[in-house]
Amino acid sequence: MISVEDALAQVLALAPPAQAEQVSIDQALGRALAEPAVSRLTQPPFDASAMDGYALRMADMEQSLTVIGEAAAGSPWDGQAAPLTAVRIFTGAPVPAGYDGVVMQEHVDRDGDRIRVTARSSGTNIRKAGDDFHAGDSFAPARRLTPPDIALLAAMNIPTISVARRPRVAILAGGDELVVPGSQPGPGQIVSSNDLAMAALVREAGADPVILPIARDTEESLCTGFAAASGADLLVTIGGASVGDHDLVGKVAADLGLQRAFYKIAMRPGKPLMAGRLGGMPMIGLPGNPVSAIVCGILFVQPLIAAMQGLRPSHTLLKARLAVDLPPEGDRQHYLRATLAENEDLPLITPFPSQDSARLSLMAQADALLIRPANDPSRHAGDIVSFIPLGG
Ligand SMILES: Nc1nc2c(c(=O)[nH]1)N[C@H]1C(S)=C(S)[C@@H](COP(=O)(O)OP(=O)(O)OC[C@H]3O[C@@H](n4cnc5c(N)ncnc54)[C@H](O)[C@@H]3O)O[C@H]1N2
Ligand code: MOO
Repeated sequence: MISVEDALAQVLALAPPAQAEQVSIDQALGRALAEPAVSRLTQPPFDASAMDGYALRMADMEQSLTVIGEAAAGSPWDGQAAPLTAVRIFTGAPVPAGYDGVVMQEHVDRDGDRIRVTARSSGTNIRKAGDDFHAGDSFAPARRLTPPDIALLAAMNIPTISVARRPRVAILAGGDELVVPGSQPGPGQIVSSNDLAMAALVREAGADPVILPIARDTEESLCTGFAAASGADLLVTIGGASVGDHDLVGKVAADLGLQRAFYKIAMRPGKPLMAGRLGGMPMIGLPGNPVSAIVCGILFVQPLIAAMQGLRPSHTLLKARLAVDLPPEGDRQHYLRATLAENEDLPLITPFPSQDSARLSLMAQADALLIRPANDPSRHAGDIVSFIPLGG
């Protein structure tokens, strides 16, 4: 058994370089930039008023002033500034040259074309040209693009960008007991949920899942499933990873030429995880227990998909205070399903009393995966522990 850390490093080493494609920015949400975007213009392009009010010379603030023009967003005033004058101005309008301040209209008394400032604002209420960004500035967030990123790209006048192609991920669940959701399970059968869970995790990570037909517990059926994955960028199998007579994924993959990176890790749940490269395509073999599959999906499949898009794969690790005492850990790093509650300083974390890796209902209720290192000694209520937040 290798450590979770080593296993993750080996999984990430399987990532092929990202391939770039051009997309329009209205299609760019959640994509990873393949190269920095370079601003085509400066923002604001001119000194702009931040308020509806009057542009004036700050030195004239105490005087009675004559309003000699009007500037609105999109309609600059192109007259000449002079002492003891002001220009009616609206938010977003260019501040005419020669004026160095804007007073908001609530702080001005106006009588005909005469105004007097009644209250000083702090600051000038002018947004200087280039305050936000300059032409030539490059933008390269090391994460998937967010709605504000799309806005920034639009403001930089970049209509199309180069992004990493979304990896296509083939998902192959296997087991004689499995039927698809919506069908009636016969004796000894259950509904397959792992492939759907994995497809959702894959999509969440920015890739396109392809759920293959469920394989049966025969070498032939698994071979057919593996063949159907050809052309994908990544194959994720689920189930059949353990040591039972019907756990054939490792054997079939080896027969097909899997260059195995590892099999079995010191992790709970998820011990029978395997990974390697099959004819140039990375493959991850997940254990079949539903919670094990999901936890391994979060810890290994999603980071691999990030790496395949050229992103730095990292989980958010946060701190919490234990709500209960916990016994010593065994020789595997344990990811306990837990709930979080608000608390004075750090959140309070409570692992479910049952950590059975078949209990999807608890996995779905969990707010966090509480991490306990292998061979962690007893912990007590109030101790500080690390966790990975889930959902939301
Ligand atoms: N003798 C040993 N037995 C087991 C060991 C071990 O070390 N020695 N490890 C256990 C652990 S830990 C895990 S995890 C499981 C992993 O087994 P497999 O990867 O071979 O998974 P299966 O046997 O195919 O299935 C396990 C369990 O999960 C259910 N399952 C499978 N696929 C799906 C699916 N697509 N949707 C919903 N549920 C699924 C399946 O019905 C089984 O109940 O092995 C332990 N055994
Ligand atoms: O690893 Mo198994 O995943 O402990 O249930």
